[in-house]
Amino acid sequence: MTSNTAETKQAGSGTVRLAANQYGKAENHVVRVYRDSARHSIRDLNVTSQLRGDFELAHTEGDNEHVVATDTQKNTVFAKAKENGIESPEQFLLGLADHFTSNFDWVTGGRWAAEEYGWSRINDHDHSFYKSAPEIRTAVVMRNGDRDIVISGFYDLTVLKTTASGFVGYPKDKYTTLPETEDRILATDIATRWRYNTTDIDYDATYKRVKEIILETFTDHYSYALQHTLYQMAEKVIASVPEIDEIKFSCPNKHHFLYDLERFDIDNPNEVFHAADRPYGLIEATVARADVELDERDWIGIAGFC
Ligand SMILES: O=c1[nH]c(=O)c2[nH]c(=O)[nH]c2[nH]1
Repeated sequence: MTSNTAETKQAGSGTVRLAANQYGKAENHVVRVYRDSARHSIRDLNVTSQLRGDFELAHTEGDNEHVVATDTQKNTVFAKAKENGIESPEQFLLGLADHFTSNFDWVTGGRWAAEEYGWSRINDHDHSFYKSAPEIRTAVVMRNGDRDIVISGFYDLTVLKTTASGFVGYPKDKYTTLPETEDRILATDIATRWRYNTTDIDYDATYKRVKEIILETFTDHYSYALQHTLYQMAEKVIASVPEIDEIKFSCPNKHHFLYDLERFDIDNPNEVFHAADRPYGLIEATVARADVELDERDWIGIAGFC
């Protein structure tokens, strides 16, 4: 029988080595009810926990001594929902990061992510709710040693304005058919993520504020293009929230084409549109505080943004 240590294996094969790895339990859907009084409240989160650290022998040798089971990670999510409560998705994920990195020496970090679904009271009822948030809130905590990165956001916030948007001045070549317009519908599903430069923050209040700024900005200017609108949203968020250094947007341009009613001798002064679902423009941008160095590694694992 040959020796079965990691060194022997590495020395023996020499052709490969273990590089990046992480593992855990994905999509633990936890609903936390607060029922300390007759007026209940809820938080509804879908949580993914993944650990990083020294898991070399699990991969190279089949030695599970360091492998905190994904089943244990799942149970921890539910236990912490009771023990810590869910003050905010970000705070909850930071609590998971603390738990795993302080209880297992070889866990040096990880990635904890959540989506949150928003509920409101039905007619201000004490314990009956309806799913009310149009958007899905997102949060990611990445811990690497003593460095934490917290990235928050949302997706699927659909907005539309019926005027104060146009698209002119673009280059025309032999393939260009799009007519210029100074009065069109602008519609998109906003997906955004922003990176905090601190963990000392009221995440729920800041989330609310960022969403308000984004919505307000959508309304408050004449849009020369979706690019122009996204940039202004980003600029206002960064100007208003000193704890945010960087924000990304990924937004479809949901085209609304004026329907041709002339064929039926009917006038159509920007009143009847065909809402086409595809293809769609796809406009993405990252906007950062001017004097802050960016590190693309902060965004590893966050798909769908540039
Ligand atoms: O806001 C827009 N940005 C574009 O880049 C573009 N391209 C296009 O055909 N329509 C639009 N609208």
